[in-house]
Amino acid sequence: MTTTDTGTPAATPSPPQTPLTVDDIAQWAATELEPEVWDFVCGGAGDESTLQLNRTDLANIRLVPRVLRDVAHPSTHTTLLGTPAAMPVAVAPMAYQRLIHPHGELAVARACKRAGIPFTVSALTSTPIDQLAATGATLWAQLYWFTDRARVGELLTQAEQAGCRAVVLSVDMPRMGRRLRDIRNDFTLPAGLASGADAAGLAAAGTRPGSSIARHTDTIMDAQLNWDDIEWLSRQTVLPVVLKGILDARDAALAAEFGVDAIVVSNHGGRQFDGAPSTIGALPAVLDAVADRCPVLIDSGFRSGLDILRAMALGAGGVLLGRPILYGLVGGERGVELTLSVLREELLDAMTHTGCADLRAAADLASVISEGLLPAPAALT
Ligand SMILES: Cc1cc2nc3c(=O)[nH]c(=O)nc-3n(C[C@H](O)[C@H](O)[C@H](O)COP(=O)(O)O)c2cc1C
Ligand SMILES: CC(C)CC(=O)C(=O)O
Repeated sequence: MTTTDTGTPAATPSPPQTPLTVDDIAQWAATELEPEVWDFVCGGAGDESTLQLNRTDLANIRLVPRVLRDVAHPSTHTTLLGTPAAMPVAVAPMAYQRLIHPHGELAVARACKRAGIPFTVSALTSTPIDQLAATGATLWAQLYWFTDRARVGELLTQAEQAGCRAVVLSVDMPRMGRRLRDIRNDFTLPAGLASGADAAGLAAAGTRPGSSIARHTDTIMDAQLNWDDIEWLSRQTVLPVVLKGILDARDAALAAEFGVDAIVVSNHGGRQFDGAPSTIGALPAVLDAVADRCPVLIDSGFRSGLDILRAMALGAGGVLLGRPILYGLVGGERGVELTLSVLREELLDAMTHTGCADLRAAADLASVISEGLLPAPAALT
């Protein structure tokens, strides 16, 4: 790891051979990162059953190819929260990206700008949002419901001043998930990633066994967050409000009734509640409940262009990418570009073979859960 580096390109590693898949990039990242940083990034909560289920449920979805549909020039372009995007993907909010590479969020934002996709800036970014805005990337700003409400207000002001196109409130962090790897590793963030009160809090939390990042996180999150606060938030900002971390169809229906501008079906990549369903499993009921009242995005477990097409076929409006971006980030901006180009190539391949000249056609694909070769449930066709 090169966290003390001042940012010269020479410090940025290159993959041993050209990676063909996100899994190849992940293997490379595993060799480059310190073991406890790797564990923090790739790990999940509890026995990691939700983390694994995200993957197996995606892999179990078959897409039935359509033929004779002129796929000579497939287009992956779409619109995400009202902004044109070159692919139906955005980068998910992820904290403290300078943990992975000295250029951190800046490298990711630049890669997003080049790839033409939005970047969601974490409420716990290790790079100030105005610096990220200077890259020209489309930015969405993520919020956590901090007990220090003034900080939420500051984040909103900064987001608006930085030209962000949306605020994404993550609603699945009443406390940090029990991430056993971090607890066993006595995981502590290196100094210099956080600023202000956060830096002080992290330093104070870092002196005892267990996960100091979890200890600190639990002191700053307000578990009293409820629907009244969503109304407050909508009144505080002119930006579209997105709720991230919805899994239950009833919550999705409530979100639509409250007039939120989009939801993200997410289990936080299996990092919060181990025991939650996979997001791809939760998606059909959520879509039914929302009934087109707002876009429904999804994340957690997406590792290939085929996975992205699976979500689009089931009716998602787009996919947020988490860990694949951080795996690429070990190689700085170029590494993130590599991840995005692998995913784009795979998406084009999957679209071509399934007869999708564009993403509207993807929504018409028949999807089948392959296990046991049962007929597709009505909700999935
Ligand atoms: C290292 C790491 C840090 C994360 N930090 C945040 C965060 O600050 N805010 C947030 O809402 N979600 C955070 N997430 C969750 C992601 O936004 C996203 O929901 C999840 O990573 C998607 O799953 P995937 O990694 O399998 O793609 C983080 C995830 C990782 C791996
Ligand atoms: C520091 C954490 C709160 C960031 C996060 O959301 C995560 O690690 O999943």
